[in-house]
Amino acid sequence: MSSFFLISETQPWKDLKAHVEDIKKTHLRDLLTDDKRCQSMLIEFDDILLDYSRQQATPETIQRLLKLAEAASLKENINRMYSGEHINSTENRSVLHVALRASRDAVIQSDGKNVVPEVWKVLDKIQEFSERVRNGSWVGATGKALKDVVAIGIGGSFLGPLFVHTALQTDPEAIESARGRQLRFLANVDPIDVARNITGLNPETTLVVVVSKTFTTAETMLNARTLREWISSALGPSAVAKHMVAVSTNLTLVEKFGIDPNNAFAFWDWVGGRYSVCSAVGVLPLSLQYGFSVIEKFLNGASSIDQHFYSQPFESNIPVLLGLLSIWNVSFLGYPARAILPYSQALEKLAPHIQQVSMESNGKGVSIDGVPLPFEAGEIDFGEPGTNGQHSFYQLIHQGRVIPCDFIGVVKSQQPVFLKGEVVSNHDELMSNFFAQPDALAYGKTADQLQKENVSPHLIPHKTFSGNRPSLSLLLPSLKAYNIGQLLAIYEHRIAVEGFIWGINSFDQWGVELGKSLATQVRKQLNASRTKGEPVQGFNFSTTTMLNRYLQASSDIPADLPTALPKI
Ligand SMILES: O=P(O)(O)OC[C@H]1O[C@](O)(CO)[C@@H](O)[C@@H]1O
Repeated sequence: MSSFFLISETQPWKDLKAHVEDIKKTHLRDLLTDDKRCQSMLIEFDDILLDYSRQQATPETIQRLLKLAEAASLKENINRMYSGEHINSTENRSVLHVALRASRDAVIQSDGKNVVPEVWKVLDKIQEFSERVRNGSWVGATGKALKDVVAIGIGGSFLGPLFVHTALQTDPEAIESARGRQLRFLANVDPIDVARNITGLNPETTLVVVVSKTFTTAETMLNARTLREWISSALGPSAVAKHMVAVSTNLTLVEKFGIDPNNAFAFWDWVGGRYSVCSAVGVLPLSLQYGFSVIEKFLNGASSIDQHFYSQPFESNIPVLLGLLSIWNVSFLGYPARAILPYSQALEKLAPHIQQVSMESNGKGVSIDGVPLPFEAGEIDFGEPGTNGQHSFYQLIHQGRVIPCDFIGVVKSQQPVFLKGEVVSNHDELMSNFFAQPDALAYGKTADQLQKENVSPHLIPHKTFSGNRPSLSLLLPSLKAYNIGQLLAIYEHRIAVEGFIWGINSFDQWGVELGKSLATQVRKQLNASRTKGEPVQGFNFSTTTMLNRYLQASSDIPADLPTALPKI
């Protein structure tokens, strides 16, 4: 035993390793004949139904996973998170995104202080400000109402809000409250993203929200300076005060940038970037677009799952079970990826958001104590809405690699369509696929079945499906703001569970730093070469060659060009 705790050295981990062989002997097709087993794998909470009977698992597997949770002190870790302990030890911070959606009277402590009143102070400020903008009492520099919003931010300051916005865009209540308004997101430092986002917008009627936890992120700050230029070149520098606001933990830098601190919306160190959608990061732009009352419902949905996660026994705790099953798939069955497959176009940005939440949180190589992990942590997340994915990468999922799938379905469509004379409604058509795919993956199709169908012998190997491919299904009652909040929190907590079991710090992201600092070196070189003709130096042969090619091929662009903004 090493002096540091490693979950892989515990008896429950070894017992699960030993259990793999038993499970591999059993095909899902057989497991699915046991109704009692299947019944025990159905969990219902707050109108959400989880069915994990198509996992390569038996009740015995679940018992062993629960023992693993005990060995990893999962309950204690959840309690430590909710009680504001500095579980993000490498940054010496609490992890309290649950406080962002707690009710006004809740008490959640960080460093001996109840943070809930501060949270509500900012929420109240957002409500007040967004109402003034929406009802036209806050106007732009030329006296016009601000009907369009561009939110500038990247990573956690972008993906979560984009996910929620995309999901709400087709919800009838949200549509009604967003009438006449637009919300756009500028994330990439690529000037093409600037062009796309300002096209068709008038600075006179646009509000820019700069969203950055640190207010130092290179991409966001350059984009913020670009849109500041867009506003001031059209309306004069004083217009910035009326047309730019900020969301940040760093209010000093906000002020330095030229944004009135009264128009800054704070959040706190104890909110990780990728867990910040329920802070002003998401709540401000989304309230500007949809009104605070809609977004409050989204927060309530997340809060409902927070309470479930905190208090429900693990056997019927949705995020805990999902996290444990992921551990089973990744660390024991050896399936490193997970496909997120929502059968709802409104959820098209769920997978990109969860990609960051999961891969930035759990893509780690050392334990929380800094000990190299003797197993791989993290999982590779990707996904697309069904049925689009079916016509793209499902081939690999059915007959190539085994990729555990999350199927997410919705009972009531946001936008139902019924056509007279069609066998089913359009949503039923979509959902037919949602119900069919998990069984296709689980059962497969045998050579025997194909022979009985008189398939030519040479095609039988090509048409055979091995089956035994795990998935789980989550059925949501509808896709209102509340349900979107529930879904978000389920994934956030599931990912935390995985990190707690693997014994890693899911709340830091040192892996993004190296690339950032090398980019700084390149930026300096590009400037020195373009402005002073300095030769490329200090890079390896490959980078030097590429940089020289880039500089030579673009040498017709003078270094001291006047300010130019996109023209499309
Ligand atoms: O909100 P900020 O400070 O601009 O950071 C943006 C993103 O950059 C990262 O630090 C690294 O990609 C993310 O964790 C974060 O969400």
